[in-house]
Amino acid sequence: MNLQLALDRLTREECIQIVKETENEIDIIEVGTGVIKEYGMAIVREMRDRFPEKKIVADMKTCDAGKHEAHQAFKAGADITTVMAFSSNQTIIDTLDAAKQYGKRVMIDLLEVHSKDRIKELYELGVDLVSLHVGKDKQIEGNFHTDLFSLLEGFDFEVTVAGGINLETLPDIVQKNPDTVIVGSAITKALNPQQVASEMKKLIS
Ligand SMILES: O=C(CO)[C@H](O)[C@H](O)COP(=O)(O)O
Repeated sequence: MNLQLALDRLTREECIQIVKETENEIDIIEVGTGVIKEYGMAIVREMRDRFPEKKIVADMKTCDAGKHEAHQAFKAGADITTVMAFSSNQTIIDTLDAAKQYGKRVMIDLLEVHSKDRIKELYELGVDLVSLHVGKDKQIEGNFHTDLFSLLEGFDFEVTVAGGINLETLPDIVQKNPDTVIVGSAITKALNPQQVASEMKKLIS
């Protein structure tokens, strides 16, 4: 099980500093949507250059112009780009095609998707990597809960999970055996990010 560190609502300097501190504990660096909006693709290129050994996710949250945005992410050095599950099928197809060209991957963000019919469609379109995700704003009602795994029952996806995951909620999530656990605030806002990342890594290993 991988630990993916999500860099959200941080300055460029903070992103670099937190990754340096947690480098030995994390498997994947996620450059957050807001960080990309602030700094553009340059921040993805910079993380690629500074951390050449790490897998990088550009959390583009693409919902249209899929081909263009996927090319942007992959050209900047991302290994994975994110696309919203509610996007048109053409957007999904175009981003999957772009990923194939670069030998990279697309992660479909299932934020606010609750229908198994849509999951089936995505599967049939060739999607193989999805993210069960409770958004930042929705977390006011509760963080990621393991009930969400039922949406994917019967399908063979690589699964990531995200949404306010912390040291208290992680043990139950680990029982469900996702491929990757995405953690943002619980690490980036901690007094000691390295210590929290290290405890999390132990729990998932
Ligand atoms: O994609 C995101 C927000 O849309 C975040 O990266 C993801 O939810 C993880 O961050 P946190 O642990 O703070 O919720």
